[in-house]
Amino acid sequence: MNQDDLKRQAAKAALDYVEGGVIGVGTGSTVNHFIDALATVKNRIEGAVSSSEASTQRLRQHGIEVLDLNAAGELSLYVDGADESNARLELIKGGGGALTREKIVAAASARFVCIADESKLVDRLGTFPLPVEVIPMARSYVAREIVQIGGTPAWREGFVTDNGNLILDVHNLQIDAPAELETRINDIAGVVTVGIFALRPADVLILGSTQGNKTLTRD
Ligand SMILES: O=C(CO)[C@H](O)[C@H](O)COP(=O)(O)O
Repeated sequence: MNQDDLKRQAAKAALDYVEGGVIGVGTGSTVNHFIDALATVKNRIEGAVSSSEASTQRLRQHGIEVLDLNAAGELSLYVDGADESNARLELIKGGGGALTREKIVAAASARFVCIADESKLVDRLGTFPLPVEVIPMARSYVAREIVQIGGTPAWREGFVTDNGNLILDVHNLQIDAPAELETRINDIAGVVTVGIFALRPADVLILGSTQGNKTLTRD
């Protein structure tokens, strides 16, 4: 089984958490497998709130109604992938650049089920470069502030988020206190969202492995 097979295996298992109503849907290759699986049970749900233009397009291609979050109220479930997770289900997200909408939809959901292949589970967050969405005019200022806290920011040149902003990918951070760093980076003027999901971590992590899926829950 290759990595994509493991992502598909984890994505299919997330269907067990789909109980009806409107659900939140994240972004990325693992979520694409989830959307494809969701299409087979689409009569079970009333529709989806999407975290990106790409996921919206895929949901609609499957005939799944996409609703505005403002019209949906609290969501019972959010399903999304991750770039890294620790054992506390604190995450790094944003490899696909959709972190801001992902964080909003996760915050608006009662339960967050994260789906990934087993390579995403790490002892300490930070090997994956940490994405930070920034307002374009603040790019250099935010980069200087991030250097002050020990990171090495790299501008994701040529990439514009669905919100019209830029991404800095921050290398060389050893993230020992994810929630504190999330707050600290979010507090820099010009930062829209940092890709640490520790203040609102996942509730369930389904990891596709060659021995089957492993499921972790937050204590
Ligand atoms: O945060 C994300 C997008 O912004 C994705 O969830 C993350 O990058 C994982 O992607 P994939 O499922 O393709 O490995």
